[in-house]
Amino acid sequence: MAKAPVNVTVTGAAGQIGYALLFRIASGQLLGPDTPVKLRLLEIPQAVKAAEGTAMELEDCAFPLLQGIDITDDLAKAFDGTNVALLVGARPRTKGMERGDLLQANGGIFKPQGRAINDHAADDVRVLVVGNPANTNALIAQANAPDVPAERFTAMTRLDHNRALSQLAGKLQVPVSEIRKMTIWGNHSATQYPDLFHTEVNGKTAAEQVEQEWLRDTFIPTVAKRGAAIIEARGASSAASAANAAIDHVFDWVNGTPEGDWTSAAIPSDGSYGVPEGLISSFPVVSRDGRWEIVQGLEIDAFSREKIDASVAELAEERDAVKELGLV
Ligand SMILES: NC(=O)c1ccc[n+]([C@@H]2O[C@H](COP(=O)([O-])OP(=O)(O)OC[C@H]3O[C@@H](n4cnc5c(N)ncnc54)[C@H](O)[C@@H]3O)[C@@H](O)[C@H]2O)c1
Ligand SMILES: O=C(O)C[C@H](O)C(=O)O
Repeated sequence: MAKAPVNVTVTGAAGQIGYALLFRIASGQLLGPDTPVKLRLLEIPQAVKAAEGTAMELEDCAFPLLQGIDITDDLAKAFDGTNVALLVGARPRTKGMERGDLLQANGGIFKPQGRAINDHAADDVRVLVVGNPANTNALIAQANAPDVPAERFTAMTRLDHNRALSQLAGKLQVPVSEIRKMTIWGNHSATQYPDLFHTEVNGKTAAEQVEQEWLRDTFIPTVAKRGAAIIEARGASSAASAANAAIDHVFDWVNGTPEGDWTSAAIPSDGSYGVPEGLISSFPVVSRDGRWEIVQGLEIDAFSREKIDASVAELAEERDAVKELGLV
C-alpha cells in the first residue's frame, strides 16, 4: 500500500537555506525514497511572492514524491498537521545590535511558532531549529509548546559535526567514511567543543593520531569559527551545507543512526554529562525507534570538561536572558 504523505513545514522558505533545502526534501532525501511529502512554506508577507516563485520551480521538477505545496504567512496554516517542522527563518544580528536585542527579536519569531506548533501540529511532530541562535531559539519554541514532548525540539549542530569530520579527514588523509564517533558538545556558536577523544579512525582514537597543538590550536577553532569564515568568504552565511546538515539530522532522526557510530544533535538535556536538565545542548547521540538518545558512559577528561562547561555556561546565560525577557 502507498505510504501516506508526510507534512513538512519549512519556515524562511524564500531564504538561502530554503532554496538549497526544498528541492532535496521534495526529491525524497529528507525522509527516504518511499515517503511522499507535502510542503508547507512559511514566510513573512514581503517574501511570500518569492516563496511562490520557488514553489513554481518545485512544480517544474515534477518530483514523483511531492504531493502538494502550500505557501502562507499564517502560522496556524503553516503548522496545521505538520509532522516535520524545519524552523529556518530567523532574525539575523545586524550592525550595532546587542545580544539581548537579538534574543528579543528571535523571541518574537520562535515564541509564536512554538505556540502554533503546540496548537496545530500532528502528535508525532519533530522540530529542527536551524535559525540562529539555534539552541536558544529551540528552547523558546519548546517552552511555548507545553503539550508537545520536549524531546521533539532539537537544534542543529550537524553542520558543525560534518565540518569536524572533513577537517579531521583532511588532516589524517583518510576518507570521511573511515571516521566514527565524532562529537560536538554544547552550543552552535564559537564556544562549541568538537571532541576527538572518543572519535575513532581505523579503530584507533583520533586524538592519539594528531598533534595536541593541532587539536587545540587548529582543529577546535577552525570548526568552531567555520561559520564566520564562510560569511567572510561568501559574504553570506552557509546555505547549501546548512541545508545538507538539516537533511542529515532529520533523516537520521527518522530512520536511525548506523550501528557502531553516533552523530551530534542539540537536544534537551536530561542532566547527562553535567549539562543542566532542559538546556538544548549538543551531545553525542544515536537515534533508535525514531528517538534521539544521548550516548552514555563516555569518560570526560579535564581538558574536555573545561571546554564543555564553557559552552554549556553560554547556553545557561542565553536561557537566563530569555527567561528575563519572558520568552520561556
Ligand atoms: N544552525 C546552523 O548550523 C546554521 C547554519 C547556517 C545558517 N544558520 C542560520 O539559519 C538562518 C537562515 O539562514 P539563511 O541563509 O536562509 O537566511 P536568509 O536571510 O537567506 O533567509 C531567511 C528567511 O527567513 C525569512 N523569515 C524571517 N522571519 C521569518 C518569520 N517570522 N517567519 C517565516 N520566515 C521568516 C526571511 O524572509 C528570509 O526569507 C539564519 O539565522 C542563519 O544564521 C544556521
Ligand atoms: O549564520 C551564521 O552566523 C553562521 C552559521 O550558523 C554557520 O555555522 O554557518
